[in-house]
Amino acid sequence: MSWELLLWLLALCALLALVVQLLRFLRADADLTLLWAEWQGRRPEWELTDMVVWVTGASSGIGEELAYQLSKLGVSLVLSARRMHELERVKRKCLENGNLKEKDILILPLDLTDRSSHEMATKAVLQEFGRIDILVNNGGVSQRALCVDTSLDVFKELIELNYLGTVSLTKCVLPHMIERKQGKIVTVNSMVGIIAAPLSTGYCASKHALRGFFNTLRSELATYPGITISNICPGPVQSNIVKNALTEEVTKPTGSTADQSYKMATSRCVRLMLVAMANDLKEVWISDQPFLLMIYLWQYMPTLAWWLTNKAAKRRIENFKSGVDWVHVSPLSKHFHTIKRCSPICSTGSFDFVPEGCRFLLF
Ligand SMILES: NC(=O)c1ccc[n+]([C@@H]2O[C@H](COP(=O)([O-])OP(=O)(O)OC[C@H]3O[C@@H](n4cnc5c(N)ncnc54)[C@H](O)[C@@H]3O)[C@@H](O)[C@H]2O)c1
Repeated sequence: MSWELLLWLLALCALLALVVQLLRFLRADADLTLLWAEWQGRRPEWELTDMVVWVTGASSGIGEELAYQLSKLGVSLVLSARRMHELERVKRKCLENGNLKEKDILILPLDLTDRSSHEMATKAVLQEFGRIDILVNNGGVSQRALCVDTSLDVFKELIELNYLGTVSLTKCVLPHMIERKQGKIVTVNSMVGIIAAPLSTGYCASKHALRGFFNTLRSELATYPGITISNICPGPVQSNIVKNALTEEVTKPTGSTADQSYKMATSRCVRLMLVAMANDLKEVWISDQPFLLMIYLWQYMPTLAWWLTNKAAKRRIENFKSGVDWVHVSPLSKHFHTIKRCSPICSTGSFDFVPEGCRFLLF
């Protein structure tokens, strides 16, 4: 074979690898570090078994699914939220479908805004299980309202619940982790803890505040390498978040029955969260496209990100005023769904379609 032909073949391979990489990225549903950890890193099944895990906001959505997936790993579970009967329902399902016994699950009603109760709640967990290995700060509410129409009470509520409630509980658990020199503090932040999202000024602010808090706390804990802090930043995920979102007034419900089909499945988001926990990743982005791409743009090409955000914001506010909850009508989003359907080589984060010898091309 002549040198020229060999060079052409190599160039073709490189081009093919590039196209595969691009397709793969366009259908990626998490940042590349997390996908790598899912592929090559530590498995939740090896790392999280036997741990004592405290999940807030466990009565619905992401927290509920987390309880189900954790119960299959054989952890000891503490389920917290405000509604006792909902927690009982989640516990029953964990016992039916998981590997846990009655004694492995503690139901602990908790209101994140009632900060004076957090110390007692922490003592109750320690009394029951003797330790807390993982605290998952998941409980929270979102917002759907224009800033100009929103009462200051709504901003106060979002900060009290999403930010101060989470900080308060973390501060109660932290001395115990410091004493043991180990533990994981996992916080369900959001992609809007990084980027801007219209109609959610108060929610975005609370999540940005959490990101600043936990990044700084991590630096303060540098002398305790056994204590890890993970910020989980999901994009849209199927849950009750929009239904429960605050509006212009604290007492006014959204009344939204928004279409959730364009959002990421809760089970996939939670699986990736478990991978992040097992691998002690500092910050992870979990989202379908085009939202994942937006986070990358915000991080690496902010000028372009601002231009796109402003264009999308106009459309989103128009949609909101006509009673439609955002992006599933966006042409860009539809485009990405088409790419996803048409790229089997990059299927579901696995490499089933790629011959063993060619896998090096993908990373
Ligand atoms: N679903 C999404 O699209 C999405 C995206 C990014 C981030 N998140 C974050 O994920 C977390 C979970 O939300 P979700 O999507 O499962 O929504 P959800 O509404 O289904 O669940 C929220 C949970 O928080 C609990 N909660 C609310 N107020 C509370 C309080 N005062 N005290 C204690 N618990 C309280 C609720 O009872 C519920 O269990 C939130 O922090 C949210 O900000 C969600």
